[in-house]
Amino acid sequence: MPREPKIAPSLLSADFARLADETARVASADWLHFDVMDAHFVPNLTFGLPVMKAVQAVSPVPLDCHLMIEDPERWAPEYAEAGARNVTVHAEACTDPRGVARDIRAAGALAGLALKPGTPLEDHLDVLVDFDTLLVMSVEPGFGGQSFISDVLTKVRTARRLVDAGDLTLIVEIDGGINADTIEQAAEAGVDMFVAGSAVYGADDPDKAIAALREQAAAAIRG
Ligand SMILES: O=C(CO)[C@@H](O)[C@H](O)COP(=O)(O)O
Ligand SMILES: [Fe+2]
Repeated sequence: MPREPKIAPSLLSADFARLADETARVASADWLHFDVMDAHFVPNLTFGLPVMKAVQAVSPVPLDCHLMIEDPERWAPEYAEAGARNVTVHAEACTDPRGVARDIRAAGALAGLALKPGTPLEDHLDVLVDFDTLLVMSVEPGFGGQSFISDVLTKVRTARRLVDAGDLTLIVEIDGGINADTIEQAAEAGVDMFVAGSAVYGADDPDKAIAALREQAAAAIRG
Protein backbone atom coordinates (compact mmCIF):
# COMPACT_ATOMS: atom_id res chain seq x y z
CA MET A 1 0.00 0.00 0.00
CA PRO A 2 1.51 3.39 -0.94
CA ARG A 3 1.90 5.93 1.84
CA GLU A 4 -1.07 8.29 2.16
CA PRO A 5 0.24 11.84 2.59
CA LYS A 6 -1.32 13.91 5.34
CA ILE A 7 -1.52 17.70 5.63
CA ALA A 8 -1.27 19.79 8.80
CA PRO A 9 -1.93 23.50 8.21
CA SER A 10 -0.01 25.74 10.59
CA LEU A 11 -2.18 28.16 12.53
CA LEU A 12 0.84 30.48 12.71
CA SER A 13 -0.17 31.82 9.29
CA ALA A 14 -3.84 32.29 10.25
CA ASP A 15 -5.58 35.49 11.35
CA PHE A 16 -5.09 35.44 15.13
CA ALA A 17 -8.12 37.70 15.64
CA ARG A 18 -10.38 35.01 14.16
CA LEU A 19 -8.98 31.72 15.42
CA ALA A 20 -12.29 29.83 15.58
CA ASP A 21 -13.13 30.76 11.98
CA GLU A 22 -9.60 29.94 10.87
CA THR A 23 -9.81 26.41 12.30
CA ALA A 24 -13.13 25.89 10.50
CA ARG A 25 -11.54 26.92 7.19
CA VAL A 26 -9.20 23.89 7.31
CA ALA A 27 -11.72 21.22 8.32
CA SER A 28 -10.39 18.83 5.65
CA ALA A 29 -6.91 18.81 7.20
CA ASP A 30 -5.49 15.75 8.96
CA TRP A 31 -4.00 17.66 11.89
CA LEU A 32 -3.97 21.34 12.82
CA HIS A 33 -0.40 22.42 13.57
CA PHE A 34 -0.10 24.70 16.62
CA ASP A 35 3.27 26.48 16.95
CA VAL A 36 4.08 27.39 20.54
CA MET A 37 7.02 29.83 20.81
CA ASP A 38 8.38 31.28 24.03
CA ALA A 39 10.76 34.07 22.90
CA HIS A 40 13.64 32.13 24.50
CA PHE A 41 14.14 28.93 22.52
CA VAL A 42 13.21 30.93 19.40
CA PRO A 43 13.19 34.70 18.85
CA ASN A 44 9.41 34.92 18.58
CA LEU A 45 6.40 34.66 20.88
CA THR A 46 3.07 33.14 19.84
CA PHE A 47 0.51 31.43 22.03
CA GLY A 48 0.48 28.92 24.88
CA LEU A 49 -1.74 26.55 26.80
CA PRO A 50 -4.82 28.77 27.36
CA VAL A 51 -5.08 29.53 23.64
CA MET A 52 -4.41 25.89 22.78
CA LYS A 53 -7.33 24.84 25.00
CA ALA A 54 -9.64 27.39 23.36
CA VAL A 55 -8.64 26.21 19.87
CA GLN A 56 -8.89 22.56 20.90
CA ALA A 57 -12.50 23.17 22.00
CA VAL A 58 -13.57 24.35 18.53
CA SER A 59 -11.18 22.62 16.13
CA PRO A 60 -12.74 20.04 13.81
CA VAL A 61 -9.35 18.34 13.45
CA PRO A 62 -6.84 17.04 16.03
CA LEU A 63 -4.15 19.39 17.26
CA ASP A 64 -0.47 18.85 16.52
CA CYS A 65 1.41 20.97 19.08
CA HIS A 66 4.95 21.99 18.13
CA LEU A 67 6.64 23.30 21.26
CA MET A 68 9.49 25.66 20.41
CA ILE A 69 10.16 26.35 24.07
CA GLU A 70 12.75 25.90 26.76
CA ASP A 71 12.01 23.43 29.54
CA PRO A 72 9.63 21.27 27.46
CA GLU A 73 9.62 18.67 30.25
CA ARG A 74 7.63 21.16 32.34
CA TRP A 75 4.97 22.00 29.73
CA ALA A 76 4.58 19.21 27.18
CA PRO A 77 2.43 16.86 29.30
CA GLU A 78 -0.10 19.65 29.87
CA TYR A 79 -0.71 19.96 26.13
CA ALA A 80 -1.32 16.21 26.01
CA GLU A 81 -3.69 16.38 28.97
CA ALA A 82 -5.56 19.21 27.23
CA GLY A 83 -6.31 16.85 24.34
CA ALA A 84 -3.61 17.36 21.70
CA ARG A 85 -3.23 14.38 19.38
CA ASN A 86 0.52 14.89 19.07
CA VAL A 87 2.93 16.91 21.20
CA THR A 88 6.38 17.59 19.75
CA VAL A 89 9.37 18.83 21.74
CA HIS A 90 12.73 19.97 20.39
CA ALA A 91 15.68 17.64 20.86
CA GLU A 92 17.90 20.73 21.37
CA ALA A 93 15.76 21.86 24.33
CA CYS A 94 15.34 18.52 26.11
CA THR A 95 17.41 17.33 29.01
CA ASP A 96 15.44 14.09 29.33
CA PRO A 97 13.85 13.23 25.96
CA ARG A 98 12.84 9.70 26.97
CA GLY A 99 11.20 11.03 30.15
CA VAL A 100 9.20 13.68 28.33
CA ALA A 101 8.09 11.14 25.69
CA ARG A 102 6.89 8.85 28.45
CA ASP A 103 4.99 11.69 30.15
CA ILE A 104 3.35 12.84 26.90
CA ARG A 105 2.23 9.30 26.11
CA ALA A 106 0.99 8.73 29.65
CA ALA A 107 -1.16 11.85 29.27
CA GLY A 108 -2.77 10.37 26.15
CA ALA A 109 -0.99 11.93 23.16
CA LEU A 110 1.54 10.83 20.60
CA ALA A 111 5.06 12.04 21.41
CA GLY A 112 7.11 13.88 18.80
CA LEU A 113 10.77 14.82 18.59
CA ALA A 114 11.75 17.86 16.46
CA LEU A 115 15.17 18.55 14.96
CA LYS A 116 16.36 21.98 13.79
CA PRO A 117 17.87 21.96 10.27
CA GLY A 118 21.43 21.72 11.60
CA THR A 119 20.78 19.00 14.19
CA PRO A 120 21.97 15.57 13.01
CA LEU A 121 19.48 12.72 13.17
CA GLU A 122 22.28 10.36 14.19
CA ASP A 123 22.73 12.23 17.50
CA HIS A 124 19.19 11.29 18.55
CA LEU A 125 18.58 7.89 16.97
CA ASP A 126 18.85 6.10 20.29
CA VAL A 127 15.85 7.90 21.81
CA LEU A 128 13.58 7.75 18.76
CA VAL A 129 12.35 4.32 19.74
CA ASP A 130 10.38 6.12 22.48
CA PHE A 131 8.72 8.60 20.09
CA ASP A 132 5.78 8.35 17.69
CA THR A 133 6.63 11.24 15.36
CA LEU A 134 9.83 12.79 14.05
CA LEU A 135 9.49 16.45 13.02
CA VAL A 136 12.22 17.42 10.59
CA MET A 137 12.44 21.22 10.49
CA SER A 138 13.07 22.49 6.96
CA VAL A 139 13.47 26.12 8.11
CA GLU A 140 15.02 27.61 11.23
CA PRO A 141 12.22 27.52 13.82
CA GLY A 142 10.64 30.85 14.74
CA PHE A 143 8.76 32.22 11.76
CA GLY A 144 6.41 31.20 8.97
CA GLY A 145 6.94 32.06 5.32
CA GLN A 146 10.64 31.10 5.07
CA SER A 147 12.32 29.24 2.21
CA PHE A 148 12.60 25.46 2.25
CA ILE A 149 16.04 24.02 3.15
CA SER A 150 16.32 20.93 0.96
CA ASP A 151 19.46 19.58 2.72
CA VAL A 152 17.24 18.25 5.52
CA LEU A 153 15.79 15.67 3.14
CA THR A 154 18.84 13.51 3.89
CA LYS A 155 17.41 13.10 7.41
CA VAL A 156 13.98 12.29 5.99
CA ARG A 157 15.47 9.58 3.74
CA THR A 158 17.34 8.01 6.65
CA ALA A 159 14.24 8.05 8.87
CA ARG A 160 12.10 6.59 6.07
CA ARG A 161 14.60 3.76 5.55
CA LEU A 162 14.59 2.91 9.26
CA VAL A 163 10.79 2.98 9.43
CA ASP A 164 10.36 0.88 6.29
CA ALA A 165 12.90 -1.64 7.63
CA GLY A 166 10.85 -1.95 10.83
CA ASP A 167 13.63 -0.56 13.04
CA LEU A 168 11.51 2.43 14.11
CA THR A 169 7.78 3.16 14.16
CA LEU A 170 7.46 6.86 13.40
CA ILE A 171 5.29 9.31 11.53
CA VAL A 172 7.83 11.34 9.54
CA GLU A 173 6.74 14.98 9.55
CA ILE A 174 8.30 17.97 7.81
CA ASP A 175 7.81 21.61 8.77
CA GLY A 176 8.78 24.80 6.98
CA GLY A 177 8.55 26.11 3.44
CA ILE A 178 6.24 23.37 2.19
CA ASN A 179 4.27 24.51 -0.86
CA ALA A 180 3.47 23.44 -4.43
CA ASP A 181 7.13 23.87 -5.42
CA THR A 182 8.63 21.81 -2.59
CA ILE A 183 6.12 19.16 -1.52
CA GLU A 184 7.01 16.66 -4.25
CA GLN A 185 10.69 16.37 -3.26
CA ALA A 186 9.66 15.98 0.38
CA ALA A 187 7.12 13.29 -0.54
CA GLU A 188 9.67 11.39 -2.62
CA ALA A 189 12.14 11.52 0.27
CA GLY A 190 9.63 9.81 2.56
CA VAL A 191 7.53 12.32 4.47
CA ASP A 192 4.16 11.18 5.86
CA MET A 193 2.85 14.45 7.36
CA PHE A 194 3.39 17.85 5.73
CA VAL A 195 3.03 21.03 7.77
CA ALA A 196 2.08 23.99 5.58
CA GLY A 197 1.36 27.46 6.92
CA SER A 198 1.55 30.18 4.31
CA ALA A 199 0.75 27.78 1.45
CA VAL A 200 -2.60 26.92 3.05
CA TYR A 201 -3.67 30.10 4.84
CA GLY A 202 -2.29 32.30 2.06
CA ALA A 203 -4.63 30.62 -0.43
CA ASP A 204 -8.09 31.98 -1.27
CA ASP A 205 -9.59 28.61 -0.38
CA PRO A 206 -7.50 26.81 2.29
CA ASP A 207 -9.45 23.55 1.97
CA LYS A 208 -8.76 23.49 -1.78
CA ALA A 209 -5.07 24.18 -1.13
CA ILE A 210 -4.98 21.22 1.28
CA ALA A 211 -6.54 18.91 -1.34
CA ALA A 212 -4.12 20.11 -4.01
CA LEU A 213 -1.05 19.63 -1.78
CA ARG A 214 -2.24 16.17 -0.72
CA GLU A 215 -2.79 15.12 -4.34
CA GLN A 216 0.58 16.48 -5.42
CA ALA A 217 2.32 14.52 -2.68
CA ALA A 218 0.34 11.37 -3.45
CA ALA A 219 1.27 11.62 -7.13
CA ALA A 220 4.95 12.04 -6.22
CA ILE A 221 4.80 8.95 -3.97
CA ARG A 222 3.11 6.91 -6.73
CA GLY A 223 5.94 8.03 -9.04
O1 LIG B 1 7.29 25.85 13.18
C1 LIG B 1 7.20 26.62 12.24
C2 LIG B 1 8.10 27.82 12.16
O2 LIG B 1 8.92 27.84 13.26
C3 LIG B 1 6.26 26.28 11.16
O3 LIG B 1 5.24 25.43 11.60
C4 LIG B 1 5.72 27.40 10.30
O4 LIG B 1 4.53 27.89 10.76
C5 LIG B 1 5.50 26.88 8.90
O5 LIG B 1 5.10 27.92 8.09
P1 LIG B 1 5.38 27.92 6.50
O6 LIG B 1 6.87 27.80 6.33
O7 LIG B 1 4.67 26.71 5.95
O8 LIG B 1 4.82 29.21 6.03
FE1 LIG C 1 5.84 24.22 13.41
